[in-house]
Amino acid sequence: MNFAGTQKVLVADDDIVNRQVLSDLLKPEHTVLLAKNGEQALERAARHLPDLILLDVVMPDMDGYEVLRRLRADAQTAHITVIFISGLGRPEDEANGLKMGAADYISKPFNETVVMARVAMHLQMVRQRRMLEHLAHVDGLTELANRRRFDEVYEAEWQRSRRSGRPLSLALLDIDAFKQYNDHYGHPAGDRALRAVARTAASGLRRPADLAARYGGEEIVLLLPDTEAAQAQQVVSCICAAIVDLQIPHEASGVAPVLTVSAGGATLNSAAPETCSELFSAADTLLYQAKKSGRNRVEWRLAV
Ligand SMILES: Nc1nc2c(ncn2[C@@H]2O[C@H](COP(=O)(O)OP(=O)(O)OP(=O)(O)O)[C@@H](O)[C@H]2O)c(=O)[nH]1
Repeated sequence: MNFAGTQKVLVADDDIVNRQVLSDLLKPEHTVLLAKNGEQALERAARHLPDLILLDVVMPDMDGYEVLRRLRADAQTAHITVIFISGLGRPEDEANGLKMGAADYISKPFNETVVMARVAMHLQMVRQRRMLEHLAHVDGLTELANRRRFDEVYEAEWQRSRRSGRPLSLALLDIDAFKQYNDHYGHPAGDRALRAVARTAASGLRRPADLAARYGGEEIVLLLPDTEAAQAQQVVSCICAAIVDLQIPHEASGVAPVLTVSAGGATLNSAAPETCSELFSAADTLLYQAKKSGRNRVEWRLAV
């Protein structure tokens, strides 16, 4: 993941001169978006998810305080860093802005060098926060989501499925005879194979809400929200076939001359509701069955 790209700054100010001055200052280093009122600021923030918003406090119709309140109320924009930039220069105005959740407060008339320095510092903090979030959610070896991330997303998707009555499919995928692979080719080769399997699993998922995560060891979990059993089974079967197509030699496998995987999957349906862990156990049991009945296959529970 690249954290070094250009960052986006939204400037929201009703005064055209201020917008222009700030835009000219920031443009050489950042992508600048402009809004001339509160409504526009909210719309652009939701659409472009900027890294930072320079938000004027005193604007007609909707002031900066209200814009900040609405940004915080929407999960999508709640974490965007906001700096108030305001003609209200009393200490209590500044304290109030910070109390509301702004990261900083700059009084007008502003000094251009100070604005640039503060923007740079906050953007650096945004970058660092993103890196930490990435490290907390991504498995270092495979670059898939890690177990912690999976647990969060699974719980949220399970809740969503229960509320909406839409199906939720879950599959566990496990490399066959991976111990023998490591023993035969060595652990570094095992790591490379695991990365290749992970990449293939991730690229076999097409929808933005689908998730592939490393559940542990050589086990990958696939989450397919809003996907019926037959459709999910097909996606997972395609992934397993694509892994065989990698043609990674596995001379020590009793299953095939190349690396294979087994998978077990199940779908939550509203007719027979299950808990998160029941659905997971169902997929796990089917993975066990796939292993027992010869490996290199997908077992799916078509009906509860
Ligand atoms: N190279 C490598 N190996 C790993 C990693 N995580 C787990 N493994 C290995 O995966 C192997 C899993 O072994 P088992 O649970 O016996 O399963 P298996 O040999 O694949 O046999 P079946 O699953 O029954 O087909 C162990 O030897 C682990 O050391 C990893 O990150 N890198």
